Amino acid sequence: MTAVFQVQNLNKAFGGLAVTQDVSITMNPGDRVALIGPNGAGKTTFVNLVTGHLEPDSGKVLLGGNDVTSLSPTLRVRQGLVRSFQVTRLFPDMTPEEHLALAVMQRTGRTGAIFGHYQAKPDVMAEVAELLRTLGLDHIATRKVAEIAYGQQRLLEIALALALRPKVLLLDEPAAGVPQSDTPRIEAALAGLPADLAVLMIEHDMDLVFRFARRVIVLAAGAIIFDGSPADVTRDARVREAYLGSYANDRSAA
Ligand SMILES: Nc1ncnc2c1ncn2[C@@H]1O[C@H](COP(=O)(O)OP(=O)(O)OP(=O)(O)O)[C@@H](O)[C@H]1O
Repeated sequence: MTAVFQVQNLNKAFGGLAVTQDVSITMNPGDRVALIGPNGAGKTTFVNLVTGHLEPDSGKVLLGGNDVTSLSPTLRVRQGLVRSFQVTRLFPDMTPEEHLALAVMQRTGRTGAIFGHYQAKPDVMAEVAELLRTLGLDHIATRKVAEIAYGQQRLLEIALALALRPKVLLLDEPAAGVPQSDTPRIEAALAGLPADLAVLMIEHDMDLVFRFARRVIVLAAGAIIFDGSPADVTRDARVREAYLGSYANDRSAA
């Protein structure tokens, strides 16, 4: 199988501070990977390097075997590398349905069409309905974003990313800021993501990480210190020392 996503020996330093150190990751279609690590480990920098928002000092990013290291963020999105949107980029007066219709029309090159007429386009509406269903947002499709719960706004971010038909989806802390009572909805939505999509999720909520991920990568001081199964990560001495100490002990005791 050709890897859908490869990062090869990526390096980045800010001044004298090496923030990404020889990071290599390979992902296949359908992978569910969590990237974890302490604050300041370099997770956000890594995502910015991968999406093209930052330029690496050395190393490569490949999508489906093609080197995209010198491509702009927009061209990488077109090749299937999509990062979830941020709540701060949603329009409070627009509905989830309108957001998604706009995203689908953008992807299919129909931004020239009058946006108000999207409801007349059955193919757009069918795709929007499917996305709303996948993320469990169908019941609030026509409410204004400002009126829906924060957890639902976060699900809309993921729906918007899916509207771009990614092959690789980068999720940046999908449960951050979501009340504990709503995290099952996020979990259910993540469980319903397309089976062949490769998903890399950055997340601090370890319960979510262990329910979602089939592979965990731990970053500490810019370098990968662990890449393996969720079962092994809590047993790894370096990971315990760098990050998971008390959580790992709790899990072993449970
Ligand atoms: N533009 C920049 N210029 C200088 N230093 C930076 C820059 N961006 C990040 N850093 C530094 O790089 C290191 C890694 O930061 P980064 O935000 O990537 O970590 P993180 O793992 O995402 O942390 P968190 O979990 O807190 O979001 C930190 O020491 C940070 O201060």
